[in-house]
Amino acid sequence: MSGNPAVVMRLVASAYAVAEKAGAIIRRVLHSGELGIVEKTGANDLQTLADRLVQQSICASLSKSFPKITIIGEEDLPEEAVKEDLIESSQSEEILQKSCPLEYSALKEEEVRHRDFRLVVWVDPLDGTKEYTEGLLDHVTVLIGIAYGGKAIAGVINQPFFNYQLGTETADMGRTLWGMPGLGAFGFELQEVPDGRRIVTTTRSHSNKLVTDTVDAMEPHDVIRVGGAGNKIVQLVEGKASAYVFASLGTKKWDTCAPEAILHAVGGKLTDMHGSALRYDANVKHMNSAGVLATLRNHQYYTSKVPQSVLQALKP
Ligand SMILES: Nc1ncnc2c1ncn2[C@@H]1O[C@H](COP(=O)(O)O)[C@@H](O)[C@H]1OP(=O)(O)O
Ligand SMILES: [Mg+2]
Ligand SMILES: [Mg+2]
Ligand SMILES: [Mg+2]
Repeated sequence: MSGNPAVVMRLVASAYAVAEKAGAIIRRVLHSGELGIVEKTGANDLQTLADRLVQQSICASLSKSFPKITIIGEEDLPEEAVKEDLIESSQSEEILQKSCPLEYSALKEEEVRHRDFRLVVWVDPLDGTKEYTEGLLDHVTVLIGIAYGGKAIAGVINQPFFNYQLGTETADMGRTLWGMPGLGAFGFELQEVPDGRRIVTTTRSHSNKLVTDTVDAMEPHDVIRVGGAGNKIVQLVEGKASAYVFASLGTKKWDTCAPEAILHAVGGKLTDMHGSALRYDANVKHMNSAGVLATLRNHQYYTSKVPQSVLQALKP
């Protein structure tokens, strides 16, 4: 299979390699002590030097290898030449060796038949920026989601500070998870919350009354408040939480594309609060205005508990 891998597998293999580089950049900026924090819309909407460098690294690296692909990143950056040392050209050999799910094996870099049918890469260079600036390092992820025909078809998540409590910078610091519905999910061990227990994970820095009312309506046995959309999906697939509930606008397509692909790859589900699928076409509105509801199992239970008032307040 490695002789001539499908475009989408080469793209995922490149995304994996550049996500690992991204993790190294995020650690390096932290250790430099100069975070270069800028407020975007307010104190809970920040950008750091790491967000900027990583977005440059991911977007420039992928567009160098795949010049025709549409890449959409979170940060608005001035057009400028990207330093050579930010470019990653390698690909994950392990991913190149995998067989591409049949339905995606003929995808081209640029689909000419119909402009809605093209590959789109959604990039969140640093998810959990607020937490990064506060030293809550294990909340931070790098998210690279790949969409086709409006659906999330592959996702890569790097956790730059996985295992950081172990101490010094070692080869064990950080890890990368990836997945593709129809192929599987890799880089972690799938675990589930014990049957019958409802553990809800939700925002710690972007809460409001709709968010807390909805969490309460789920009748959880326990509630976890952590930063990052990527981080919360990792909790779902590692048996730390049963549902990610965020009944508010605030997350955008780059926050959910990669997480959704990995969650779907293991049989989970990510929708808005109405239970409707999110779309990831290149021209879609960025904001997830109707919130995010993600589960590994029993999605129906959680959608059925969303209060009517919340459904009315959150329109797609
Ligand atoms: N009100 C908001 N303003 C800006 N970003 C938000 C907002 N709400 C959510 N996000 C983004 O969605 C992620 C998940 O939300 P939360 O951490 O509150 O659960 C955040 O880490 C942030 O991504 P980012 O850190 O990439 O800007
Ligand atoms: Mg942000
Ligand atoms: Mg984000
Ligand atoms: Mg971000």
